[in-house]
Amino acid sequence: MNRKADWSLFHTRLHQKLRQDNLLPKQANILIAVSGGQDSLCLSKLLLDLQPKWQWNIAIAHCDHNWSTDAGIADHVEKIATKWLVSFYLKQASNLKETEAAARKWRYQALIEIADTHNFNYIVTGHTKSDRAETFLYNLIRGAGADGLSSLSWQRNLTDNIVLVRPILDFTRSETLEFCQQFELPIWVDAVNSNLKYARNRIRQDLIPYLQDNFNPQVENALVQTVKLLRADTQYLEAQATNLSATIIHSDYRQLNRLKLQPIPLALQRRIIRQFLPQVIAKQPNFAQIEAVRNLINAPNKTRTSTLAKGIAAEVSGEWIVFKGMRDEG
Ligand SMILES: Nc1ncnc2c1ncn2[C@@H]1O[C@H](COP(=O)(O)OP(=O)(O)OP(=O)(O)O)[C@@H](O)[C@H]1O
Repeated sequence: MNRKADWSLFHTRLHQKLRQDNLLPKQANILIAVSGGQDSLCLSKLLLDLQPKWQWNIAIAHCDHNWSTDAGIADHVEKIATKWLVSFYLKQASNLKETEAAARKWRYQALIEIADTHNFNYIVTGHTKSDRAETFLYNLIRGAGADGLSSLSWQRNLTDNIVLVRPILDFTRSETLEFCQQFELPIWVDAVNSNLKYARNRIRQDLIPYLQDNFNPQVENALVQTVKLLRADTQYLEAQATNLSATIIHSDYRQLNRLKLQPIPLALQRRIIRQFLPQVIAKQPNFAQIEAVRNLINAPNKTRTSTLAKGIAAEVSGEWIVFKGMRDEG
């Protein structure tokens, strides 16, 4: 690959974004997750062209689900990496369930394993503004709260040592396509992406174009603007909830103080309960579980709910909501 390639407007935009937010520091060890599609190819070329300026150590990783629809992709990505003189790492799944959620979970595990083994501190993906808008709609339809709606951030920690970064989160999918065409990048057209059995694909191919045609041609930008507004609000509320939790959660982590919960706003009550419940039920609580506990805040003494999880109950005892049946209860 011609590493001295001229920068386009896309290169300059990304360079400025990275400089402004320090997303990928100079000399960082970066593993690019490449699916073979237009977004991750666009991302790879951009980062490789910017590499001399930033002195990064870059490699490419591909995760092969080993589904029949994936045949040929891994070879295709490997050939591109070889042509670009970039190290290539491959993980292959065996008997992976054919669902989006299972695939995503496995991919992140696989990428972390590669990064751990070869000392990469940064895993980067080609998520775009279009993904952000689609994720927003997907979560909205499923009834997510503000936190779920504002997911897909610029970066988040995957482990203590590995950060996930999404450097092209403000490029739209039409821009990544334009970039790939301009630089003649060999995009792999994944059959799975056009399978309307998957909700995400229906959102991408049916719902967003419908909204663009009938409501707002800039709907992706509008949705992402909402994501940004919600994100700032949720970060503030979450921090407030964490501060208040310290006085509401008993030091034995089995009781919540009702008297202190009563006067605070509903939004914070729900957040405090949501932050607390994973310690009781060992997983993220759903809306019904949070509400079951919240209903105890003003309930008569001895009121009890057993709907939290098998064998786990919460009961009002004076000023406390007491949780019973937890595994390591002494
Ligand atoms: N098979 C793969 N191998 C390596 N990287 C991949 C693979 N599939 C996806 N990725 C990475 O993830 C990015 C997003 O891909 P895609 O939108 O298909 O996944 P997703 O499941 O919606 O993502 P997310 O994990 O956040 O929900 C791609 O741009 C690429 O960087």
